[in-house]
Amino acid sequence: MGRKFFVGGNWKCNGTTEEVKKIINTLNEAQVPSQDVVEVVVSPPYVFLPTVKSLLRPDFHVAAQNCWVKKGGAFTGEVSAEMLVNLDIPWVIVGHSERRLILGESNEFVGDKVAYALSQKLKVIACVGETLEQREAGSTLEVVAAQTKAIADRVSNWDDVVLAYEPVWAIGTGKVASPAQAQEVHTELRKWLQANISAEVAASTRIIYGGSVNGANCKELAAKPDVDGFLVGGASLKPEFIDIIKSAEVKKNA
Ligand SMILES: O=C(CO)COP(=O)(O)O
Repeated sequence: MGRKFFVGGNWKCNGTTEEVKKIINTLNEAQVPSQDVVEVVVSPPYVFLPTVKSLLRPDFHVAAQNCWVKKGGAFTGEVSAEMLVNLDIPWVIVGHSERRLILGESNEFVGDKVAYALSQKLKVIACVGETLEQREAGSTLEVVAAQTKAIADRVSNWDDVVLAYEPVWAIGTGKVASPAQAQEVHTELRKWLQANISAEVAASTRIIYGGSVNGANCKELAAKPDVDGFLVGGASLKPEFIDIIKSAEVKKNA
């Protein structure tokens, strides 16, 4: 089964109204491969979601960067999955390492969030990844498997899940994983899905890479057979995001 290349832009906690409009203009004017070749999703901070949704070209989609773990209510400062659905936001990022590590979200909490978001018909970009300490201790595969298991324990339908492998040591550091390092973990994650869920889910689930992806390194990473796209941080705020979207062509010609 073909896995359509996926490029997500995670803007994190960045931007002013003016900057957001500038980024959208750049995206709207760009010549990129068609929707049959690449799925593009940009993820601004909550407050800019309506602006981005209304101004962004219709072939690109919008994601929130997080949502509450269950139905909304008395949870000060949170935004519920229902609200995202109400705004017609189709995607949400869940379990980013910045939330796991800085805000203390556990594997179980992330798994619950993924399950609730899916139950509300949101599509989910679920993030996993090891710290430098864990990599150096040789526990990378164990860590990402445990993170994936907490999601798999709570989710039965993987159609609307994209799995993002984002090694923490590569995020915002300029230290990109080598194509071989990314491929190794993606292969293992796919094997894990095959062994623990099904061959179909393993074959159809997109596993994307995140961590210091830029216009210069994206093609080499995209050429790896189990790299199905990217989740881009810093470079998604810059015009080079267009080059990253275009790296989908590498796959098409593979
Ligand atoms: O965390 C990331 C995307 O979610 C990656 O961030 P950078 O591309 O800035 O390293």
